[in-house]
Amino acid sequence: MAPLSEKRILLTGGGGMVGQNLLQAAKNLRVDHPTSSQLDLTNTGDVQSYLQDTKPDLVIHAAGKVGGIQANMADPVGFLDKNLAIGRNLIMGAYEARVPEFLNLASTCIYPRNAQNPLREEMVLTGELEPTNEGYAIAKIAALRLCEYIRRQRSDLQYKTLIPCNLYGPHDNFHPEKSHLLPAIIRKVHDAKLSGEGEVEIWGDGTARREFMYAGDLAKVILEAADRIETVPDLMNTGLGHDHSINDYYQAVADVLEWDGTFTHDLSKPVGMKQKLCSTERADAWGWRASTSLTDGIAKTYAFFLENHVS
Ligand SMILES: NC(=O)C1=CN([C@@H]2O[C@H](COP(=O)(O)OP(=O)(O)OC[C@H]3O[C@@H](n4cnc5c(N)ncnc54)[C@H](OP(=O)(O)O)[C@@H]3O)[C@@H](O)[C@H]2O)C=CC1
Ligand SMILES: C[C@H]1O[C@H](OP(=O)(O)OP(=O)(O)OC[C@H]2O[C@@H](n3cnc4c(=O)[nH]c(N)nc43)[C@H](O)[C@@H]2O)[C@@H](O)[C@@H](O)C1=O
Repeated sequence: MAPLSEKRILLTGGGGMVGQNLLQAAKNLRVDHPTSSQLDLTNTGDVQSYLQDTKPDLVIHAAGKVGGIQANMADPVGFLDKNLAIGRNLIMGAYEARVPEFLNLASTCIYPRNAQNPLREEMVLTGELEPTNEGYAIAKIAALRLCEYIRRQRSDLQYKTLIPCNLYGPHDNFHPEKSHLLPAIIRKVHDAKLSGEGEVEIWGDGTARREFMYAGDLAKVILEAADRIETVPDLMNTGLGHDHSINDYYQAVADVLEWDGTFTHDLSKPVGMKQKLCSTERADAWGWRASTSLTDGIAKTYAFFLENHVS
C-alpha cells in the first residue's frame, strides 16, 4: 500500500473548522479541497463527474450542514435533507468510481438519547434518538451504514467512519445563536469583558455534560487513520473519554479570558442530551489518544477569535 504522502486525497469541507485544521496538519500532502461553490456536494451528477474524472486514492469527508443545538432545532428539514444528499452522493460516487479508501465523519449525536454512558460503537441504532438533532443524526447514521455495507460487500474497499465527540477550535463558527457551546461561550465572555458587563447567561441549568475535543487533535487522528485505514474499525469513536458540565466550560473560558463576572441561567433554552460521553475503548486498542488540554485549546481558539473576529 502506498504511503499517505504519495496518495491523491480529496478533502470535502476544506473551508470548515475540521477541514481547515486538517489542511494545517497536512501541509506536505497532496490534498484537493474544492469549495462548495466549486463542487456542490448536493448535486449528484457533479459529484459523480468529479470523482470519475479525478479518481482520488482517498476521500476524507468533512463537509456538511453543521450547527449547534438551536440551529439543528430550527431547521431539521435542512439538516436531514442536505446531509443525506451530501453523504449519499459522495459515498456512492466514490464507490462507483472505485475510490479504494474513504474516511467518513459522523458525530456522537448518532447515539440513542437514553443509552448508558460511555457510549460504545455497538450501541448505534439500539434506541430512540435525541429529538433536538434527530434529522442530522439520521443522515449521519445512513452515511455510516452505507460505508459499512460497502466495506462488507467489497472487501477490497476501505470505507471507515470516525465518530468525533463535540469539537471546537480555530475556524469555528462563533455565531451567538447558531454555534456550538464552546465558541458561543468564547463570544459571550469576550463581549462581556469588552463591554464591562458583569453577567453572562448560560442556556439551561448548566448541569448537562459534554465532551469537547480540540479540532487540531481530530486532525491528527484523521491523518493517522488515513495512513493505516485498513486497521481502523468500521466505526471508531474519537473523543477524550472524559467530560465536563456546561457550567464547568463557562468557568474554564472565564478563567482563560481572565473575566471574573458571574453567571445566570436561562431555563427556557434547549438543553438536549443530559450526557454524551463516548467510550475510548476501540481508539485505545487502535493506539490513539487526544493530547490538547482544555485550557490550551481554549487559549488557541481565543487567539484565533481575536485575530479574525475583532476589528
Ligand atoms: N463541529 C463539531 O462539533 C462536530 C463536527 N462533526 C463533523 O465534522 C464535519 C465537519 O464539521 P465542521 O468543520 O465543524 O463544520 P463547518 O460548518 O465548519 O464546515 C462545513 C464544511 O462543509 C462544507 N459544505 C457544506 N455544504 C456543502 C455542499 N453542499 N457542498 C460542498 N461543501 C459543503 C462547507 O463549505 P462552504 O463553507 O464552502 O459552504 C464547509 O467547508 C461534519 O461532518 C460534522 O458533522 C462531528 C462532530 C462534532
Ligand atoms: C456536535 C453536536 O452538537 C449539537 O448538539 P449539542 O451538543 O447539544 O450542541 P451544543 O454545542 O449547541 O450545546 C451543548 C450544550 O450546551 C448548552 N449551552 C449553554 N449555553 C449555550 C450557548 O450559548 N450556546 C449553545 N449552542 N449551547 C449552550 C446547551 O443547552 C446544550 O446543553 C447537535 O445539534 C449536533 O450538531 C451535534 O452533533
